[in-house]
Amino acid sequence: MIYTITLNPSIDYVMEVADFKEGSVNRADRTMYYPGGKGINVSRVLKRLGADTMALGFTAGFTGNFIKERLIEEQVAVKLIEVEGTSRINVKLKAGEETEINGSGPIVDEREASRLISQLDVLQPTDFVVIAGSLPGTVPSTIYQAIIEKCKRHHANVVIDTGGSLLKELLAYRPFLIKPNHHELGDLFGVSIRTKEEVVDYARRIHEQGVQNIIVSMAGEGAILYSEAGVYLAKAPKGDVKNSVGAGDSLVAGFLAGYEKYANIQEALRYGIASGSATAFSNDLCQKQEVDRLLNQVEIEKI
Ligand SMILES: Nc1ncnc2c1ncn2[C@@H]1O[C@H](COP(=O)(O)OP(=O)(O)O)[C@@H](O)[C@H]1O
Ligand SMILES: O=P(O)(O)OC[C@H]1O[C@](O)(COP(=O)(O)O)[C@@H](O)[C@@H]1O
Repeated sequence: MIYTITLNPSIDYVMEVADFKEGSVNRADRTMYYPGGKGINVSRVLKRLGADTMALGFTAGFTGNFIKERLIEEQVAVKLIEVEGTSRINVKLKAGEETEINGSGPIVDEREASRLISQLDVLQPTDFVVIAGSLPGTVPSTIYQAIIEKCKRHHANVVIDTGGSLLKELLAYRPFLIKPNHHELGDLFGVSIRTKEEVVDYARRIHEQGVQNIIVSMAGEGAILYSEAGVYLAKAPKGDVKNSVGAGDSLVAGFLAGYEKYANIQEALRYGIASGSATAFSNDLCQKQEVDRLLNQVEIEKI
């Protein structure tokens, strides 16, 4: 089973505005709502790819109800804990470039945080736990440590998809997988990363700290996987890009679904890249048919 934990789910409110003018009244040409947040995206894609998944996390208020309802409609298994306040609405403005404004999120108290950690008592050594996204402002960052310690006690595999200082603090737990993009990788070292050689060099340093697999995503350039089995460059397929929100989450989902299916890191990477790109070429997250269509367009080389 692949569990995902989204402490701060969202409604992703996508607004397409052809001719956006800052400081004026703008009218959207098209608006769309999706249940979002990194772990929730991972679970939605896993379900579409036919993998067993369960979404955990906190939801609140009318926005939380929307998130739950949509997940249930999509037959994604959920055990979301209801908390006080309102789940956030993250605005994704598509006006030529993509601009994102992510909200702060509801109030989570210690009792609710402990409830979530207790849900992990069922973990088995074959399970994966994807810990993804930012924390609601009211939650201490130590909750991630507590979650990882519980996973470790049950010998479950930990996947971390978050950025900033939080990611830096969590590397010491030697997770199974992290997936920074090349900007987030640079942030870990206080540098800007511009070349693939630099990606490999900084990924190696993280691998030396004990992280088993590091996938550094590079949007349309694909991704580099640094792992015990080798270092691989996967080139992304070309296509008509409609939406890059959730592309990173789809890469994580595809990689894990592929890893469970093929038990082979290179095939898992192929499945991950096809899933990330299929999302980039869709309005919402990818569907399996598009992922399957792109699989043989992913070029992988050992470097
Ligand atoms: N413009 C694009 N063309 C093709 N594939 C893309 C594009 N943008 C993203 N992807 C796919 O999605 C994956 C993750 O994208 P990226 O933008 O790096 O992640 P994040 O959303 O975490 O920043 C890439 O490795 C690639 O497979
Ligand atoms: O928790 P954070 O870091 O604010 O990110 C939340 C946002 O990230 C997303 O999960 C998309 O993430 P990616 O584009 O990195 O895959 C959105 O659905 C959501 O609005």
